[in-house]
Amino acid sequence: MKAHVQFDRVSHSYPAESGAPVEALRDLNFSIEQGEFVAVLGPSGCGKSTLLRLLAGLFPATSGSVSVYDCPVSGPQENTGIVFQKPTLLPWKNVLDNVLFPIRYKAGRPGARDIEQAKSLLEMVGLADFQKHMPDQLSGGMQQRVGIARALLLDPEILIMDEPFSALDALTREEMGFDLLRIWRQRPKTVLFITHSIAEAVLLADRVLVLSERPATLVEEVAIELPRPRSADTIHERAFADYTQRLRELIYQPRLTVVPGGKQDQGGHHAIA
Ligand SMILES: Nc1ncnc2c1ncn2[C@@H]1O[C@H](COP(=O)(O)OP(=O)(O)OP(=O)(O)O)[C@@H](O)[C@H]1O
Repeated sequence: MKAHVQFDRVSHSYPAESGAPVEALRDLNFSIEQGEFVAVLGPSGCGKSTLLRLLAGLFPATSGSVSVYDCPVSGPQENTGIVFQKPTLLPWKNVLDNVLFPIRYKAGRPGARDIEQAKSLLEMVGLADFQKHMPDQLSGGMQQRVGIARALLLDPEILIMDEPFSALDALTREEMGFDLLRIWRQRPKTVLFITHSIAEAVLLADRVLVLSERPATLVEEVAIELPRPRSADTIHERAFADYTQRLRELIYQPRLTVVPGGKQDQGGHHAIA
């Protein structure tokens, strides 16, 4: 069976205004199956968002290929929805119109079916009574729910999420994680979820890709074989603690880096929750 998403020897460098280019990703190889929930965990600034932007088709990789069902990604695609760290809602549009934005952008005027779809998504994310509210009347968590509903409007096959809950307080963040699992059950998607939180990655994902410091290479892929549906009880299971410990070790292990002249140097630690 073809992988849904395939990264094949993907490297990416950004040109620098002066000096050497910034190498963000180096030789990344991994695939994601249809309907799989994959979390990406790595130190700050290692290249996680770069990886996401390549899958979103925002720019091409310097080398290697990113493909969806064997078709190279060559630009933004309708079959991919994105949820950003900040909800990026239009402040002058109400909640319903914000959810309908992708239709307005694509086709101009939403039809009755689009409006029904947007309303049903708002119901699913718990905002049925807030359709006419303006974004500044919503809490951060509610705004992020609008962002999720908007990302699902065109019924994408792939959902890319870039640290979507990192700006929220701890309680809301946990609640949003459980809500996301419920939404994912109701509308199964292939998910690529970027996070700094080990616990969040273990709770949500089928598999966690652990990246090294920049330039990001794949340190290890860890399959999370906790039964689903997962709930607050999952967090108290022994296996949950074992997975978080394992990932912590992978992230914090001192790395050996080859330095010019053949000497070896110990890598440092990184800030990760
Ligand atoms: N447009 C750009 N031009 C030049 N360098 C960039 C650009 N975007 C990102 N970078 C650099 O590439 C590296 C990887 O950035 P990226 O945003 O992918 O990391 P990240 O892991 O998502 O970071 P964080 O965890 O802080 O969100 C960083 O050193 C960053 O400064």
